[in-house]
Amino acid sequence: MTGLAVEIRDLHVVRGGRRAVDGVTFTVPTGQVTGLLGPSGCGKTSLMRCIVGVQVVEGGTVSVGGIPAGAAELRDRIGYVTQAPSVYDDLTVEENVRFFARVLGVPASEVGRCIEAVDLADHRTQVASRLSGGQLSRVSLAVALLGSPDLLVLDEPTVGLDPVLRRDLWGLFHRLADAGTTVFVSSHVMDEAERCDRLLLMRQGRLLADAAPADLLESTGARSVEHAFLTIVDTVS
Ligand SMILES: Nc1ncnc2c1ncn2[C@@H]1O[C@H](COP(=O)(O)OP(=O)(O)OP(=O)(O)O)[C@@H](O)[C@H]1O
Repeated sequence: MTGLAVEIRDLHVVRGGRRAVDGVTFTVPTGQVTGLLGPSGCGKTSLMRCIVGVQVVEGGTVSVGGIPAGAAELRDRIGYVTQAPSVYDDLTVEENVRFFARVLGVPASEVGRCIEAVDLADHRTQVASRLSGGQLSRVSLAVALLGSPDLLVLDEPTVGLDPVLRRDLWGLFHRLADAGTTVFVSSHVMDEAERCDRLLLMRQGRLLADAAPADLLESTGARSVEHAFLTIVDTVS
């Protein structure tokens, strides 16, 4: 794994007549877990869609590993997990992952590793329609891990998970980052922020902060990232 850095310059996205992303500039380094945090509707998904190249961009540039986002050569180097799990209801966990492995041309020997990585080995033979929401999103994550992508873009992967699973998944994100993968994770839960190496705080389509969690706390004098967020909002408004 080599990791793919993301570079975004003055990005503008309009969705449904609204400025979903409003002049955002930042980079996502390789080998780290970068968190994109902000309230519901602030533009996180729109921004992630730009990185994977499925969003019409109004202005600005997005490059991944120095290549314009959306280029065909990036396709099998990026794993993307959306908020809506893309899983076949009538197939088991293993059948789902096996199916996508075939589609992606990934060896079948990878299937078990990816299922284990998301802690679903005990549910391997369970039909997807009988899985919980959190389990379903982990099947999508297992699919995204197939082929060991250099960049993982994960849109709120821990929604609905219990604290133990959340902790385990964050552990997995860090192990992947340590192995060189660029991990870009969104969340609207501020207490997850402290688990990131680096934080991007977003509100109403704009970037409010780009810093390591400890630096953010120090510069705002806040006790938690949630307080830091509120402090910054009060300062800019
Ligand atoms: N399919 C769509 N059509 C039109 N407008 C949309 C669409 N999806 C999102 N928007 C608008 O774009 C803006 C940003 O939404 P986006 O989904 O990027 O936010 P988000 O931070 O990911 O929210 P959440 O945490 O709730 O998923 C919102 O104002 C939303 O109303």
